[in-house]
Amino acid sequence: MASSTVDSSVSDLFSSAPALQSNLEILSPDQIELAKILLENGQSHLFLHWSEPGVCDNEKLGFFDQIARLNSSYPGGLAAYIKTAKELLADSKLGKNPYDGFSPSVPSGENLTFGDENFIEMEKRGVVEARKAAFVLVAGGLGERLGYNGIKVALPRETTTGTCFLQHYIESILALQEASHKVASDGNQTDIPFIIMTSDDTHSRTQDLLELNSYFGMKSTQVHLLKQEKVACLDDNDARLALDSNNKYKIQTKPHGHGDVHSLLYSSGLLDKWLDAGLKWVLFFQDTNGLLFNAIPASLGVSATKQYHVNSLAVPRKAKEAIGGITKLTHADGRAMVINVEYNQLDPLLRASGFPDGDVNCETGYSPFPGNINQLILELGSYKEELQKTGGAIKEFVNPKYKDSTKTSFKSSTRLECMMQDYPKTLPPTARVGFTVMDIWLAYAPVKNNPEDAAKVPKGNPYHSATSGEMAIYRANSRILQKAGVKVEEPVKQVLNGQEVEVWSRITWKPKWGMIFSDIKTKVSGNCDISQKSTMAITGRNVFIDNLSLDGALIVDSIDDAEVKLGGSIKNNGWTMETVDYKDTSVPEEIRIRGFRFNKVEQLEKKFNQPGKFSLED
Ligand SMILES: O=c1ccn([C@@H]2O[C@H](COP(=O)(O)OP(=O)(O)O[C@H]3OC[C@@H](O)[C@H](O)[C@H]3O)[C@@H](O)[C@H]2O)c(=O)[nH]1
Ligand SMILES: [Mg+2]
Repeated sequence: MASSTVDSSVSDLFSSAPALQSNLEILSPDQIELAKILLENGQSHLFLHWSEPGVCDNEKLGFFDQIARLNSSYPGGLAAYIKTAKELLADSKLGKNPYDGFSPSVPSGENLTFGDENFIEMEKRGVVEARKAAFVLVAGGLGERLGYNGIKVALPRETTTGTCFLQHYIESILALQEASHKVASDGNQTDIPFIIMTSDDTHSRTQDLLELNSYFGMKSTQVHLLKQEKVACLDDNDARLALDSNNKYKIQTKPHGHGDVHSLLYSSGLLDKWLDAGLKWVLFFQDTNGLLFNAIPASLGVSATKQYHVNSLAVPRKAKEAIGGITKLTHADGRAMVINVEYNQLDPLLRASGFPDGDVNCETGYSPFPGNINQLILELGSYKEELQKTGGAIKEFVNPKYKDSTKTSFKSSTRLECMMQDYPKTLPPTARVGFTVMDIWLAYAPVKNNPEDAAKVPKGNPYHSATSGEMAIYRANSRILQKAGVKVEEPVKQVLNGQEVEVWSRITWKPKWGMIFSDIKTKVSGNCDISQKSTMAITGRNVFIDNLSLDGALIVDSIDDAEVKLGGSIKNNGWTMETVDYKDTSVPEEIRIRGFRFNKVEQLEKKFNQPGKFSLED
C-alpha cells in the first residue's frame, strides 16, 4: 500500500509537467530525482517548452547536467536555494527592512596617520606577523561597471611600468614574506599562501596570466585558484528559475557575490593546513586597489596588537559614495555589532531610524560612517571555528529591480547574493570585531567605473576610474617621498576623460624597494627634489636616492647585489602625457579608459646587472 501511495504522488507530481513526463524514459534515475526536486519546488514551468522524446534529447541531458551542478554547488541544494529565495523575495516585496529592530550609530575604531610613530610601530609589527598570514584575493567579478573586456587583475596598475594588478599583488606578498622572514626569530620560513577566487568569467584568463608570466616570481605551489559557481536566476516572486532566452534548455545564471569565498575556503581544506603550519591571519582583498599594500602592514599590526578576530580596513567616506559604511547596529534587545552596511542600504536605513537626511556628510565634509574598502583581516583560529558552525554560509540578500510599485514583476531576472564582509553577522557577541581607518590617498583607489560614468560622479566624490586609479598611485608615492624628505613638486590639475584629477610626478617603485615607511626612509637622504613633469621608475632593490635633483625621466633597474646611488642633477625632456579619448578605438582599451598615454620623448635609463656599488655616472 505504502509504495503505491508514493507512486501515485510521484505520478501526480509528474502529471503537473506532461512534457517532462513523456521524456522520463531518456532520463537516468539521478536525473529523475533532480526533476522531482524541481517539481516539488514549483518549477514545472521549466518543462513547458520541452519537445517530445527524440527531439533535442542532448539538450535535455545538458539541462540536467546544469541542474546537477547548481544543486551540488549550493549548501542544501536547489531546494534550499529556492526556499530562501521565496522568503527573501517576500520580505523584499513587503519592503521589510533587513535591519529591523537595529538602530545605527557611528562606531569607534583605530585611526592611523601615515608616518607618525604609532603608524611606524604598527607597520613593523605587521611585518613580523606577515609570515603567519595567508592572502585571499576575490576576483570572480566581471567588473560590469568598468566594462573592460579583459579580467581586471590584468589591467596595468599604472602605465609608467605597465605592471598589472596581479603582478603588483604577488610582488607585494613576496616582499612582505621576505621582510618577515628577515625579522623572524623562530626561523620559520614558510611561504605565504596566496588564494585567488575566480569564477567562470575569470578563471581561465587568470590561470593563463599566471602561467604565461611564471606566476610573477611566486612558486606555483604557493598559489591556489578556487572557482566559485554561479547561481540560478529568478524570474518572479515565486522564485521560478529563469530560462535563458536563447536556449530553453538552459537556466540563466549570475554570480552569487564575493561572499562565496568563505564556503569555498572552508570546503577546500586549506584552513586546517594553515593552522597546522602555524598561520594566524587570513587577509581578504579585492581585484583593483593599487594602493592596498600601503595599508596592509600597519593594519595587520593593529590586528595583532588589538587581538582582533575581525579587522576591516576603512577610509573616510563621502556621502552617497559607492562604498559601504561601517556602522554600529544596536538591537532593541541589547545585541550590538559593527558591520558594513552596503552603500545602497545605508541611506534607507538612516532615514528609517532617526537620521531624516539619510546618507549625508557631516561637518568634516565626510559621512560620519567610515567607508569599507573591503579588505578584511580575520584571525585564523576563530575563523575556522566559526566556519565549522556555519559551513561558510553567509547571510544572503536579494535585490530585484521591480517593473512598478506593485512589485509583482521584475525588469530582469534576479538572484540571491552574498558578500564576504557579512561574515561577522553570525559571530557571537564575544568576538573582537574592529576596524582601522586610514587616509584615502594612502589606502584606496579602486578601478570600478567606466569613463562615462566616472565623469558623472558628483564633484568632490572619488571617480574610482582607471584614470583616478593610476593618478592615485603617483599621488601616494609622491606624498610618501615628501614625507621622507624629498621635495616633490605640487601637482597640476588636468581633465582626463572628463574627470578633473591631480597629476603628480609619475613616481613608481617595486614593493621590494620599500614596503614600509621606515624602509623607504633609509632609501632617501640629502637634498632631493623632483619636478612635476618628472617620471621616476625604480625596479631595483638597493637603490638609494641621495642628493638627487630630477627634472625629466629616470628609469633605473638593478640586480639585488648592485647598490646604486641616484644623485646629481638629471635633466631631460622626459615623458609627456598625451590625452586620449576613451571613445578612440584605435588606442588599446586598457590605455584609452585612462584618458592619457605617455610619449617617451627622452629619459635616462640605467640597468645595473653586476654586483657592486654604482652611481648614475657609471
Ligand atoms: O560574485 C562575485 C562578485 C564580485 N567578486 C569580487 O568582489 C570584489 C568586489 O566586487 P565589486 O567591485 O563589484 O564590489 P562593489 O564595488 O559593489 O562593493 C564592494 O567594494 C566596495 C565596498 O565598500 C563594498 O562594501 C563592497 O561590497 C571584486 O574583486 C570582484 O572581482 C567576486 O569575486 N565574485
Ligand atoms: Mg558589484
